[in-house]
Amino acid sequence: MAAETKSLGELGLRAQGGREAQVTGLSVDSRLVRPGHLFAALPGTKVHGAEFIQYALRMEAAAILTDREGAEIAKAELAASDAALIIAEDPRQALAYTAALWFERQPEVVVAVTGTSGKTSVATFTRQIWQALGRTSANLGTMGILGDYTAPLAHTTPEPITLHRVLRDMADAGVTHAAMEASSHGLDQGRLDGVRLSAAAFTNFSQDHLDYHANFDDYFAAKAGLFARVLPEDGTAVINIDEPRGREMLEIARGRGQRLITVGRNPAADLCITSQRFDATGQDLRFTYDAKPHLVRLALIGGFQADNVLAAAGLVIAAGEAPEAVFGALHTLVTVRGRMELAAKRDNGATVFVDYSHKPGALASALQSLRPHVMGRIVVVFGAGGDRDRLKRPLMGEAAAEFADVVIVTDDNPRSEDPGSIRAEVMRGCPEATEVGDRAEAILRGVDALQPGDALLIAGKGHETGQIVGQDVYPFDDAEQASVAVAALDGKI
Ligand SMILES: CC(=O)N[C@H]1[C@@H](OP(=O)(O)OP(=O)(O)OC[C@H]2O[C@@H](n3ccc(=O)[nH]c3=O)[C@H](O)[C@@H]2O)O[C@H](CO)[C@@H](O)[C@@H]1O[C@H](C)C(=O)N[C@@H](C)C(=O)N[C@H](CCC(=O)O)C(=O)O
Ligand SMILES: Nc1ncnc2c1ncn2[C@@H]1O[C@H](COP(=O)(O)OP(=O)(O)OP(=O)(O)O)[C@@H](O)[C@H]1O
Ligand SMILES: N[C@H](CCC[C@H](N)C(=O)O)C(=O)O
Ligand SMILES: [Mg+2]
Repeated sequence: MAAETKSLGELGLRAQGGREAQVTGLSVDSRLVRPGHLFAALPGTKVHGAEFIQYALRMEAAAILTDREGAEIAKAELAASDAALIIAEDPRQALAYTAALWFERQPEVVVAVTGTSGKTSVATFTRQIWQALGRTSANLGTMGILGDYTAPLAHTTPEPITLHRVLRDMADAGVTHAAMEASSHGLDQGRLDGVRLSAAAFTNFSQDHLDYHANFDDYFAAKAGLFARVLPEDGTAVINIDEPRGREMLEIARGRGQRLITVGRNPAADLCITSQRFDATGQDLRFTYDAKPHLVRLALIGGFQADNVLAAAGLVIAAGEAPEAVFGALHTLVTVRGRMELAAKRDNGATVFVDYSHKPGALASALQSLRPHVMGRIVVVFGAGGDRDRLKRPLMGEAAAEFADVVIVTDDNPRSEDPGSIRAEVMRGCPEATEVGDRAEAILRGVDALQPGDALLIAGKGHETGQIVGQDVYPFDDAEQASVAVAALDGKI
């Protein structure tokens, strides 16, 4: 079979001097360039991709997409080559549009969700609702692609070439409905600008990623890009209006003329949570839609899961399903892996949950939301990741001290940093805590502390299956360690 090629015109690109080229593929990394490729030389955080144009040309790239700065950096090499040169104001966005045209197909319905917490949960519940309604669907994000099509992913929101390749593969495999996570990095770098969205949701906003975004406002602006730029005017915005900055998001969506579905406990919300009753295995949720009351049983732990479920319901309704059918499917939803997941139970009835809260706001809300399900004390085991936002460490400590009864600080992917120093920074926020570096031992100690009616929350790693120390990844699974600890302490092994 002849390799597929497309002209620059077919890819929506215009080269300097009107030069044409037949492109055989796209790459963003010079090391992956093959003859005939279009190489996107993007301005980076460490280096400008234009530094690598010489290598791309040596590999016989047919076209180079870059910005003015990039064209200047590689001026000499470009002048000596007959590759087409495309200069774009925003080459990342240009690459996103190009990738969409290159791969052509996307599932019929694609929705996206952004917010500091809840993206994976909302995307997963959205997919679960679609599946319950008989749609072939998948969700795409932190845990890879799950549902009626599965594949691993290295990033929550992959760069455009990978993203559009997997969207095409999903569509070809028969997936008609997809829900994707829009990370703030992904939005900031325009990774999903070429995706045709029917609807988008905003969950909440709190501290995260200040190692990447210059400040809080920049971080918010990145998220706002989903409504200000990516979601088209005829799309629907699903917005949590309990979130203080939800109002701002609402104004942005309204300004674009998008249809709105608001979610929250605020009586003005379209999908409005009116009451929740918690017990050991889940919650009964009362909510209204268009002022009509509904009652559903959710086998989910944590009050915030109701927010996530209703955001998912909003997305599914926005994408065209009948509201009554959507509400009828909610009782079928199952816990998202590593999100307030019941991992083990002691003989004395005490429970152990694994949760992916690895930021101050998420840790606080995980602990607060566990409280009404628990009669006794809450023990928490957690740490903070190395080579990530350092500002969040003492804040996570404070959240643990405020909302748990017993606090154990341990390691969570120290990466290249000294684990003891990370723990010390966390402990600044919770000086009374016990420090146990080894995570397995910390979990064992946490489980050992459980009296009847108590619960242990093991926070930070959720679905992860490894502990990253230096360059090494050691197999480690919080849920598995919890079972092992319970079995050992209850005399089963
Ligand atoms: C911080 C960040 O987001 N970096 C992304 C960014 O790379 P960069 O600008 O830092 O790259 P750089 O090293 O300065 O290099 C500049 C350019 O030269 C190219 N290059 C580099 C070397 C070479 O030999 N040849 C070559 O062509 C690079 O591909 C790049 O395009 O642009 C690259 C191309 O689009 C991305 O692959 C890269 O994501 C990296 C891999 C990454 O780890 N990103 C993480 C932080 C991320 O995106 N995480 C979010 C969510 C996290 C969360 O919610 O917790 C995610 O969506 O996963
Ligand atoms: N709506 C919510 N409000 C507050 N906290 C939440 C909410 N949803 C989830 N959380 C907390 O955040 C953690 C991560 O949830 P989830 O994986 O759904 O979010 P995410 O936005 O995808 O996170 P990440 O950016 O790390 O991928 C959960 O384990 C839970 O503790
Ligand atoms: N996507 C996030 C996950 C962090 C999870 C936590 N376990 C850690 O390693 O800090 C990151 O890479 O920053
Ligand atoms: Mg996620």
